[in-house]
Amino acid sequence: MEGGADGTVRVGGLNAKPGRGFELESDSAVSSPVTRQKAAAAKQFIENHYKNYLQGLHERMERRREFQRKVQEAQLPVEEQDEMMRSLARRETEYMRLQRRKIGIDDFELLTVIGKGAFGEVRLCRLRSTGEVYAMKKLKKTDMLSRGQVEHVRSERNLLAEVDSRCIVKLFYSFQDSECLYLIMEYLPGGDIMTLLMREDILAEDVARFYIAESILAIHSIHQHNYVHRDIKPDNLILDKSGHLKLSDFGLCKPLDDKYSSLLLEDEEMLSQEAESQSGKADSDKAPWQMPKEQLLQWKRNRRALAYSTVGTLDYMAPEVLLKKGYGMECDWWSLGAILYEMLVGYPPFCSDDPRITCRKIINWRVCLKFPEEPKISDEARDLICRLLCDVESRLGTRGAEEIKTHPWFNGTQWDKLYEMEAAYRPTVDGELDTQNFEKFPEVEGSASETPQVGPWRKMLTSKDDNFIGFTFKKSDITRSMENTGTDMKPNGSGDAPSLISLLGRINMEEAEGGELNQKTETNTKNKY
Ligand SMILES: Nc1ncnc2c1ncn2[C@@H]1O[C@H](COP(=O)(O)OP(=O)(O)OP(=O)(O)O)[C@@H](O)[C@H]1O
Repeated sequence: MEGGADGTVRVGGLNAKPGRGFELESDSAVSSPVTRQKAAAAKQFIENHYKNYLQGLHERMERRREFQRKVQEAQLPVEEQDEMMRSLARRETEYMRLQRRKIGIDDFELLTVIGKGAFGEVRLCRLRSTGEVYAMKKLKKTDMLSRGQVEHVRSERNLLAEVDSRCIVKLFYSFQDSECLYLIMEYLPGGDIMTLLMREDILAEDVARFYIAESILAIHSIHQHNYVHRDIKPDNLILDKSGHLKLSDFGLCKPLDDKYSSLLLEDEEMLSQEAESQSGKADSDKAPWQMPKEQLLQWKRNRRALAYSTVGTLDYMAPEVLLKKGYGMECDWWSLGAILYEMLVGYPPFCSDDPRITCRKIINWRVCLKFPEEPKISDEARDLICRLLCDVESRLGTRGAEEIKTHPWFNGTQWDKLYEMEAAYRPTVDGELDTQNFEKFPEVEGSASETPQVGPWRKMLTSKDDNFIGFTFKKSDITRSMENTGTDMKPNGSGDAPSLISLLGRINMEEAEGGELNQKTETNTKNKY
């Protein structure tokens, strides 16, 4: 460590200036990209550490003051008041101890598999220390590396850690061992919209409006953080226990799979010509309901398998994404248009049992987007679909989400109250471990107890891990603001003392692991590398 005349303190590749946090030295002074990455992660870590430390201190003092006030208001005997204050102090200490502890796969009991995706599985799990239930997404590092997904996984982790929105699935922890990356998210037991659509076939317009409206809020919230999802599809729209929708799976949105890329490349010239002449091939401009029944059934059968495969479905991808023409946030609004169509018609607008034909249809959307006689859909719904499934320049949403929200199909939608309202449909959920709204997956022998092959994960930093520097994250959302806990303190008909005791109990529970977040909860994040 060296000191400078301007008060700068140098540690490795970092400069700390009084009052300005750490800054990285110029690129030339820091040799390799890996070193720069490590230095950037160290900078982030140190800054977060001190930010969290000061915030934690402030919160603890606030909590103490508020608690003291309430204890005094309750007019309990002095000894009891003292004992309660001591109890709070003990729990604060215990909480801080838990916060310092690093978390890893061994801290979780692995339960039912609830989802499979292109890169790994999602399963229910329970944090051993608290019994809290979460969804754990496990991703194989080798798959990520071999398929060039490192940036994508990083952006998923960053987005989840950064965006604290009720429309986005919450991330509590992320960590890694030598083989896998793990995202520990809130468990949404209502199932995904793909499963709902497979069960229901079509939705009433009011029901579809509810899901589409909540999806708009979710997509808008990630756009506000400058993220493009690019792979919005019914599988990524998941319902919580009250039936409200949250968006998941960020950044892992696959780029066109190599297989499809080559298919597209083979046909690229032809595709462009087709797009220009606006005439599809005879077999590729058939609308879903014009396809032979067997072909449609085949599509349905493939749909779920496709969701679990490394290939994924193209049905909801915007033409500019498929053509790799350069795309922006508008591509997510196209996907939403395709989902709305599927909700009302029963199939995505360009579906086919052959992915090449799906590609063609999407690129030739001008001739291929058609509406059946049955089921009937309202003129407003049809208009909205057409204004989402169209050229970027004329697509609603290109100039902001407000354009979509003010479309006549949404007349009467109370955008500000959506998440407080009763949901369009309340899923059946019997208990916190209930997985009835998910597909059943056969348990692969030994996978539930799979543990890292070598040594404790925390100590390992193999050369491969350089690729995943900065992945580890812990959300410490301890402090529901006293405003919230204060509601518990109000006389509840059974006297004040029990409420005080329940507050103590609550602090204990919440602090043990950083209980459920809500909008008012102050959060802070800790990055470790
Ligand atoms: N937090 C969660 N709560 C409940 N279920 C979830 C959660 N996250 C994911 N799932 C389930 O797991 C499925 C697969 O998850 P996800 O799409 O994130 O995986 P993936 O490997 O990224 O898939 P892909 O990239 O192919 O879309 C989802 O469709 C959903 O059914």
